[in-house]
Amino acid sequence: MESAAVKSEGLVIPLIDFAQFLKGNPEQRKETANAILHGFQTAGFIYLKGLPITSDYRKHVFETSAKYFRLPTETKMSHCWTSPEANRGYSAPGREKTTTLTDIDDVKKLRDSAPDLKESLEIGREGEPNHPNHWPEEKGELVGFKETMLEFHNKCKELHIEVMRAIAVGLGIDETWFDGFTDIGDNTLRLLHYPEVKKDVFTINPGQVRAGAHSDYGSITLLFQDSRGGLQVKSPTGVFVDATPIEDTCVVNAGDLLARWSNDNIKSTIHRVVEPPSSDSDIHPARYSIAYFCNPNFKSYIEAIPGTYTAEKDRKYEGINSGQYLVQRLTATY
Ligand SMILES: O=C(O)CCC(=O)C(=O)O
Ligand SMILES: [Fe+2]
Repeated sequence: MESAAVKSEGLVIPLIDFAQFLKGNPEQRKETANAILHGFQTAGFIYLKGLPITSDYRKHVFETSAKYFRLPTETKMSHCWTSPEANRGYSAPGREKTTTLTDIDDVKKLRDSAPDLKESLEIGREGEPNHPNHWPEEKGELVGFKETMLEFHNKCKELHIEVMRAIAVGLGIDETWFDGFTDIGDNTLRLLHYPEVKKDVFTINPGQVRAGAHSDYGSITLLFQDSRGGLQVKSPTGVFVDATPIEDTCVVNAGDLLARWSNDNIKSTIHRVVEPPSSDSDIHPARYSIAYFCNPNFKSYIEAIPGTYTAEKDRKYEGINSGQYLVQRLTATY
């Protein structure tokens, strides 16, 4: 039931049939949960297939995203990203620099020399009274945009709940242990567009990438990519390895807060987006992806999950508030 989606340089990313967890018998559920946890403990990344998201539905969401990015720049700038606390709205190319650096001045220098070649729209939990979403006006091609994205947000929220249940089963704690951390859905749906780009952009500036090397911040990220390629994951030998797109799968990676929460039992692995494997033309076509960044409820206090340490002295980290942690991390990259 399990095979490797990626196997290179000591990095093995398993491809796991999630239907075996969602609909399987108790043994299949346990076996699948173990494979998921093992993937997060070793690679920090897994590929899931057998998801309750059909291929037609996924195509519809990607098409709706592409329509959004076709809007004129001024229109997109009218609902732009404003603050780490809100973390909602449009970011133009060059706005965010994903990086492993945390010093604000260092990030600025890097952004100026090699800005990320991407634009994005962040959609947070709808109905958060202090931070309304920044929706584009619904007219022309964009009629139905909000409904599509909110429905997708919700489906991904359910998937987050189920993946965390699988992790709980893998860890041998109560299956519902994380439910009180995932029920609010303080998650961010990020539509990403990497515009087409001339190949020589990457040769003229060897530091140029589509999205810089970074780890994600929250619990897990559900990443839906198109068929272009370019996503790479850092292997134990330090080499970036292609995480090649596989149709109808979702790449799931653990974030820094889950690594911390699990007392480093689970890994949050560095990844980036570079130019896709070579094609004949001198232009790399556009790439679209959709990342759903999951977080424990912003109000929750995050301290080592039971079973991830034996004695008190083995706890590596202080407890921390989930929402504050995220704001701290976002402040460094925008
Ligand atoms: O576009 C992708 O495939 C990856 C994006 C990503 O890693 C991120 O936005 O955190
Ligand atoms: Fe990422």
